[in-house]
Amino acid sequence: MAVLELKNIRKSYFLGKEEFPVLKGIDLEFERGDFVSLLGESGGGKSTLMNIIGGLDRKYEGDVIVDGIAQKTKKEKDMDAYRRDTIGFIFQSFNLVSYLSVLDNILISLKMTNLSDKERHARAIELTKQVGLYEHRKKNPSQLSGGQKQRVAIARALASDPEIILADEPTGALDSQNTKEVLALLREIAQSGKTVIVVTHSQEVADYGTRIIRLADGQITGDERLKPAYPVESHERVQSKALTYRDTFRTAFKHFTHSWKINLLIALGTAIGLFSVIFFLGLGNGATKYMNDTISSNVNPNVVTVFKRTTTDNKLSNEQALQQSQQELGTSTGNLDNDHLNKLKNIDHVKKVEPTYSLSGMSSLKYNDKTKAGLFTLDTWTESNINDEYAAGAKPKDGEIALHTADAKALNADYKSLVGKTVNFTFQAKTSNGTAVQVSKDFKISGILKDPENAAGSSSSSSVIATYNTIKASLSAVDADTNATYAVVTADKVDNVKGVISDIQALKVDGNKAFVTFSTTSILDLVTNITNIVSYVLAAIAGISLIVSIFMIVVTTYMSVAERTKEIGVIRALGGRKKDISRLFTSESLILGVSSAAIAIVLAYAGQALINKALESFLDGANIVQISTGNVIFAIIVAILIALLASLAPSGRAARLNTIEALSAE
Ligand SMILES: Nc1ncnc2c1ncn2[C@@H]1O[C@H](COP(=O)(O)OP(=O)(O)OP(=O)(O)O)[C@@H](O)[C@H]1O
Repeated sequence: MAVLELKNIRKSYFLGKEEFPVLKGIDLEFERGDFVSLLGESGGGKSTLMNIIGGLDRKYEGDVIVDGIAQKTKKEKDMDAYRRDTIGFIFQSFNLVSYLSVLDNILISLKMTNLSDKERHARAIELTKQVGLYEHRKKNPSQLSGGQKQRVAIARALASDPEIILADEPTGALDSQNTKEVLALLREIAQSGKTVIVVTHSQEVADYGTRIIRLADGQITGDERLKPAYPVESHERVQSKALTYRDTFRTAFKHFTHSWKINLLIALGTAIGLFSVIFFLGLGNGATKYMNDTISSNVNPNVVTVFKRTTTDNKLSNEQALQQSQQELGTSTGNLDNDHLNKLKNIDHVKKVEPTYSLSGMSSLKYNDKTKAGLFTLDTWTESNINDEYAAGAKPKDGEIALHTADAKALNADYKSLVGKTVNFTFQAKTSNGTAVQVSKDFKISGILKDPENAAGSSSSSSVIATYNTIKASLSAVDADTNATYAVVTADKVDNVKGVISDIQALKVDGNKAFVTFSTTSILDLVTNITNIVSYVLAAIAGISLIVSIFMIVVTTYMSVAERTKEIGVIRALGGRKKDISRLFTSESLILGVSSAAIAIVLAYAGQALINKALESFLDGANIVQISTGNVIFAIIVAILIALLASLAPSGRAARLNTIEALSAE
């Protein structure tokens, strides 16, 4: 059976409405092992016929029947498979891919076979030997002579072991010596059982074959057999398969690294926008953490101060109710009794409930002959005092008090020496029915607290700190009200503080909400929100430069498509699908996008190190830029998304290119 049959092939080109018939009813049959020359004058329609046979042109009338199957009935993807499987193209102008070596040019076709990487390599080496180019296998096309280039093209056409080799003027650009060598190779191919169809103007070339078909003015004018077709020995053929994404990606990577200098510059330009986004997000993280740490180092973030809610209006917000409670602070109605304290202890995630006294009033401290009198507050030492700093001594134990530096100085110039000494402290308390009573007692001084920096020199009231037990015992001794002024509740973890607060605010006694709270969490939240907003706004402004990045990738990919038009034609002619072409350019954009993300990440970390170092002493060693893994992942995802977006139009255009036009691109 004939390997290829042409039945009444007709083809016209149209210029506007005007029809130019090029093929006017071609009927031919081709045998295996035949070396057929299609001889004719220029413009006779030889190339048009070759494109039809090769499956590059499907707009014709009549039938091309290959191995008994009419090509017209096939879908586009089957035509791609047909070109991979059955056809090997050899062009007059070689159409080698300039940035690939001899071996890699041959491998383009081998990538569309189901051979393993190792087998492909071995076959490519074998083919270089067959066409006499083994020594030149690592050269690029620009380092080869015309004859050598054509031999590479022959090896590439043979790589996927096709049944039919279509050679369009294969010797047109060669001198007579190279012509002979190429023709000898083509004859060997025919002798191996393949059908070789060569288009030529030259009688000398035609005489080399086994059969000459003359074509003039779109019609067969002669069909002459010079020799019988070569005998065909069956052999196991290489199986073809579609390009895998992995192989397409590798090709894209090769092209990217081929012009790495220019691509690096483009990636650098694209990276600027991404860098700014990562950097500002990192700055946001650092600033938030810095402010939170600064606030938390002055106050214990795990604690919540709880007051009795004195209003019976359940609708008032915590803040409104807090104002009212504070007005009744220290009165018997505002104090917390044991029932209240027990309720607080039963809340989930509450580690500790410390009943607290805060008694304000005219008081006096006496040491030897020195007295410090005035408005004093007697406060209870609680978990909220753990960050207090002492100039001398330590926090008070039961029976002891701690003084502030200013008060201690009033008693003794050498105030630190007061630690361990006994002073008399007289202060005011109230009985449960509101009558004032005076407490006067001796206490040992446990330590001298540093005065808060901002209060230095200010006329803030004096304060004394003692344990709850110390104050309670003093109050009991004079029958004063011993209910706590308020309570300090400590949560087990910072993360649970919010939950504890809402549980406390919701607790009811006799149908009324029983507590109001005050905590630093709300301040921390506010600070975090503000710094987050600022950093997001800055990152969004930086994000505008990403639009520039998108345009850079679009332009680069379009340039790459223009530069590689011929390569697109070659891949399509060898059986590459439209989607392989589009993947090729999408991959290249992706490589560019990911490279720029990598550059941006390196720059951002370098910027982070630089800025943190520069501001180290100013910020007490805190790192103001803190890029998180999340920021980095975000940048990589953004880079991938912009690369995909930017590659849409150019890769789509590349995939839609007409193969015949792409092959004839200059
Ligand atoms: N895309 C096209 N649009 C319009 N006319 C075309 C197109 N391609 C080819 N032709 C015309 O069809 C005719 C046949 O062209 P074809 O390239 O098949 O001839 P050929 O025999 O291969 O010539 P040559 O030996 O010079 O390559 C020519 O007149 C050419 O101008």
